[in-house]
Amino acid sequence: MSAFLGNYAEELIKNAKYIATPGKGILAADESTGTIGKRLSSISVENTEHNRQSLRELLFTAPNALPYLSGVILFEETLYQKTSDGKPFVELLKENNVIPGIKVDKGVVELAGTNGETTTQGFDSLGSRCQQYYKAGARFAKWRAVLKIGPTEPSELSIQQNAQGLARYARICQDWGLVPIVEPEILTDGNHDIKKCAAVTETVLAAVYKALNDHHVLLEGTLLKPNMVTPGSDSPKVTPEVIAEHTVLALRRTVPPAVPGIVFLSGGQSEEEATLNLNAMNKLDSLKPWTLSFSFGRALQQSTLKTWGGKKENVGKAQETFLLRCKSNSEATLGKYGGGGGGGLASESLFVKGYKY
Ligand SMILES: O=P(O)(O)OC[C@H]1O[C@](O)(COP(=O)(O)O)[C@@H](O)[C@@H]1O
Repeated sequence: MSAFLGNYAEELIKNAKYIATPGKGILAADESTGTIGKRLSSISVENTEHNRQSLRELLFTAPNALPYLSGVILFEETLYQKTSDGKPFVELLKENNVIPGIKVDKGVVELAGTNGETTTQGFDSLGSRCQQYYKAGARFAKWRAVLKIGPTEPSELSIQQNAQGLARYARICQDWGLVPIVEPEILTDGNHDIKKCAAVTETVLAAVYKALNDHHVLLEGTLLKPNMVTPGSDSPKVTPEVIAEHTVLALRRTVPPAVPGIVFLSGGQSEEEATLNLNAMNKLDSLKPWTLSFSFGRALQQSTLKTWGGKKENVGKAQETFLLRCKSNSEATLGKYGGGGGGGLASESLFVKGYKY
């Protein structure tokens, strides 16, 4: 291990452990300018810096919501933004014991020679960007690798390239004091059954943890952000209990107990589905050596976004909607969600076939 990691090891372990506090989770508000543009256009709001700031301010100032969060992932622009009263978002989050995080990847590109598989960009000046983000107050980072299930996918090439990329990113972050969230997302597109998703998830995670070891990553100072194990989007649905069993089994077989927390992505599930699935996992009577929590983007924000609709007069109502999602997911991290947070908008599917972020 390099000398640098020695400097940060304790801090990395402390921050990763804090983010994985049971009862708390992560708000993924790190949509890149293109992705947030799609979300805003769904409510007929223009993709301007002012409107992006307004949405993020609505989320970060929602009364009573922050105690349910241990971290918020920001996009670079948001890391330097302020509330309309002039308080830096980073300060606001820190005062409320929420750790600011930063997306450091630069999106995916096609892996040439494959059938539409991808690899993630963002290594150029990654070390110096991490230093700047640390100075600006970020203490964790996120990098998303994307894999797909198909007749011959994920290919060995894509599994290896994405695992190596995640591990190299993770080690660079740790050298500069940022806890890396390792996100190998396997998309739900397809007509495969849950067993296929379980098998692919195991293979991908096994490759990721081998690569993390090869790159000398301190696992205690990392978090994993995986997909839940579900049937493909064109297959019949199964219950949260079945999803929970398959997901926890795949994780037990591949994720070392040294990892403090596993924070799921929502991947196009409806808000209510994502919460019920997380709750079922935490209710499962099985040894789970890590905290199982959330790092949802769409499944925390969708009904809030619709309730807001870009109108000042709807901010209060939208913040109440956001609070309900945060509280429901907090309960789900403890296996104590009783349902009922799923009326109307929260049950709408957010899945978009062939979704490009
Ligand atoms: O393409 P982008 O802008 O990086 O966004 C990808 C999004 O996917 C996530 O990793 C997971 O989001 P979901 O929970 O909506 O699936 C978010 O953190 C992020 O905003």
